[in-house]
Amino acid sequence: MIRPAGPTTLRGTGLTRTYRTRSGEVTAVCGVELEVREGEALGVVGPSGSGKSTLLSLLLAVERPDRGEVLFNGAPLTGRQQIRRARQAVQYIPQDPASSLDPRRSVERQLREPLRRFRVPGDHSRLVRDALEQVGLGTEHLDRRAHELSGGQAQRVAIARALVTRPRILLADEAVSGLDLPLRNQVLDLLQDQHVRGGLGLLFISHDLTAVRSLCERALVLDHGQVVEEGPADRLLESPRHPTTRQLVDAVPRLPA
Ligand SMILES: Nc1ncnc2c1ncn2[C@@H]1O[C@H](COP(=O)(O)OP(=O)(O)OP(=O)(O)O)[C@@H](O)[C@H]1O
Repeated sequence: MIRPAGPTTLRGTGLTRTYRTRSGEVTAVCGVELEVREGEALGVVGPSGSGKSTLLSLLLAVERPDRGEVLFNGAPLTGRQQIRRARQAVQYIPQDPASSLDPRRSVERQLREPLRRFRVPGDHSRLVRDALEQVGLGTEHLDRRAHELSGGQAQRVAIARALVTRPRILLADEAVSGLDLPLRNQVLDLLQDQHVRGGLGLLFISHDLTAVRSLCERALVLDHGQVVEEGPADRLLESPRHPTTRQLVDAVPRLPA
């Protein structure tokens, strides 16, 4: 990959996306401004239906905005070549990553696939082994198929698949929701390690404000497609200003004293 002179950036400006439904129109995302940079971690929180997944689809160029644009390293994210370049540098961990694995294919084949698709130069066997090691799995897992992995191992393989092309920015959609506490903490530690030691940029989408705080320096709160509050993640959790942020904070489970 030809590296840009500065840090890799992904920016959304004035992003708006409206869906037509049988009962009318739904503006899922409305005028959203955000930027994710290599080395920085940005959290996006919001209640169900607030537009988080739609925002992600726009940033990944899976969907096109009705208004506004996505800029990858300052250039509009349109056209096949630019999208291909962005997809290698900006990878994605889907909601429920474990079930996104192909049950018929070995771990090795699943990790090689993005390398082939994005025509990543270099020794693919080595890149695959490195990615597995980054998520704390040994080469004995290479021949296994998804059904031969534990839930936690499958989750790690899905994250390794996102890391194998050596992205500079990772977009994670509810990557720890639905996980039991030890596994949730393991995945958060893994992402934090990639962020802090590897300088990976993160866009971490979650309704779990404590997870956001543990990973992200900054966060923004979405409600009905709009950014209603943004700032340092600590500040949002400790002194929320907008009623939606307050509701999200009140929903954080508290440990008994
Ligand atoms: N393809 C679509 N067609 C019609 N409406 C849609 C479509 N995708 C999303 N929406 C609507 O847009 C709004 C935002 O949805 P979105 O999935 O982006 O929210 P979300 O914050 O990710 O929700 P959740 O946390 O429940 O996953 C919702 O009202 C949803 O019903």
